Amino acid sequence: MAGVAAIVGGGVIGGGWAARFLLNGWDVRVFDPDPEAERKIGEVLANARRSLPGLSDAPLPPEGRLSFHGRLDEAVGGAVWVQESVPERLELKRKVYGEIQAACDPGAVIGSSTSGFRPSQLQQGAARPGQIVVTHPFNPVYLLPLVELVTTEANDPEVISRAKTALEAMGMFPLHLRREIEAHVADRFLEAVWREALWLVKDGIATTEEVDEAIRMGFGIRWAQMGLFETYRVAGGEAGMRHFMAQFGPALQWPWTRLMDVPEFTDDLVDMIAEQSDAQSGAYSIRELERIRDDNLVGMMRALKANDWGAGAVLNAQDARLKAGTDLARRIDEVEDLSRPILTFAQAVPLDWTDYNGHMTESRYLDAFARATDRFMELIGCDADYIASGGSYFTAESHIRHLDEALAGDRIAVRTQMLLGQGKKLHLFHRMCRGEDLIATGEHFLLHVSLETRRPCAPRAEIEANMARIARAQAGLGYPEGAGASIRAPK
Ligand SMILES: NC(=O)C1=CN([C@@H]2O[C@H](COP(=O)(O)OP(=O)(O)OC[C@H]3O[C@@H](n4cnc5c(N)ncnc54)[C@H](O)[C@@H]3O)[C@@H](O)[C@H]2O)C=CC1
Ligand SMILES: C[N+](C)(C)CC(=O)CC(=O)[O-]
Repeated sequence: MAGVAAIVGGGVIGGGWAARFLLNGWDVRVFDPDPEAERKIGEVLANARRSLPGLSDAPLPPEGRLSFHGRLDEAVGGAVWVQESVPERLELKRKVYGEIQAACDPGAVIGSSTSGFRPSQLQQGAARPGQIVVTHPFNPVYLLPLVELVTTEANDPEVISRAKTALEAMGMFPLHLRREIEAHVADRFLEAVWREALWLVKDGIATTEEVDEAIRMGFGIRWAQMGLFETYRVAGGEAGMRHFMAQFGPALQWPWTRLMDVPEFTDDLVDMIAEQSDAQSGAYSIRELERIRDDNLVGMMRALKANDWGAGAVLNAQDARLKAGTDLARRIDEVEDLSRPILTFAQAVPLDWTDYNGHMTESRYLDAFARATDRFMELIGCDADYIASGGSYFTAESHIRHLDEALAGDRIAVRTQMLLGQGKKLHLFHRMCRGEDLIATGEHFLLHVSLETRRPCAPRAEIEANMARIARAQAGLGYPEGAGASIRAPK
């Protein structure tokens, strides 16, 4: 459901939103009076391009167009979504809504990134309060799925439903709060943890680095996959949640936390924290830290995808939506033109497919070609049901040629020509392209086998028939350059 999104305020969060919309096919118009906004968003976008597209095992839609506007009305006019991410000051936000509503479409969704204001506070005094909702994202907005969607009675259910649909279509997870509250849900935890951490540093119990180790070596990883309650349920052992509460409930009354007691931000405290933070992380620039963060997040989220769990399940649901909208066929009858090499693989290069040379590592070429082969097998009828019934293909020989590099985020596609498909023999030639550029070829010889005897045997008649159909259709393609080659001795 991509359209035009206007980004009002293009700082840390507005820049992240711009990347999320753009990479999901929306045209994005930015309004931000900061003369540096274009440079900053360009840098955020470069990081997003190398990390987001490869999170998906299906191709994202083509990137939208990005434009910068010197006037707010120019940016928001005709937009179907306006995302406000100006600094966290209520009067400023209300003034900006006045300007937005004077120029935007009355049907557009106006989402606010506010970390703490309730939507009713933002709607107060607005020309059309029902148009404004809170859509509170998490940094980096282009990678993390959570968006807290906070609404009021003034919001039409149709506006809420449109907001949810648009966010989901961009791979996000809108958590619609039951009712409004300052700082929504997630930031209430973050504030408590932040307050506690400040005391620990101020009182000399731990340095900024030690606080971070206490999180990232333990419960931080645990929270990323099960959250709080499910984690504690497991921690209760076989007796579960009730036992956990009986055992650790009393500790809540003990002085384990400073809660609302906030340390005063004296110059000494600010200096101490800033100096410790410099010593801990000052060797890296912010952009370098962002890339380290993104690499780690992508690795963790792809692991969650493999388990179809938590944030990984959200990503898999988006992949399924994306795949439904692509021209990757699952059945031979769905292939648009059988006489041309068949599209068998399409996605962007994930960050964790790259290596110390800064490009897609060699084992991933085989991975991509193997997936293309799997898709081809499915097309001729060797699908999961067929394999469960005892027949499949084993690869007997492979030859990969690397012709050019692919970098993280590059969109690659594999098209497959069948060189031979007869009896138990299947000989495939895959071409991998980035756009129009041929970057690798993969040639594979497979044998149909019985999974019971583990010996070669003829496939079922329908597979033979499908292979014959492709052989007839592709007869005019000719023998591809590079096929049947071996590694030549250097001249
Ligand atoms: N930084 C964070 O971790 C998160 C921030 N938020 C929320 O996002 C909002 C923005 O925060 P950040 O991006 O961190 O701030 P920021 O300071 O990085 O960016 C704010 C941007 O707004 C621009 N701006 C100021 N007045 C403007 C106006 N009248 N019209 C258009 N643009 C204007 C500034 O030039 C600046 O580029 C806040 O409401 C904040 O609570 C939400 C989630 C996380
Ligand atoms: C610090 N913060 C309150 C602005 C944080 C957020 O609102 C969400 C986040 O990304 O942590």
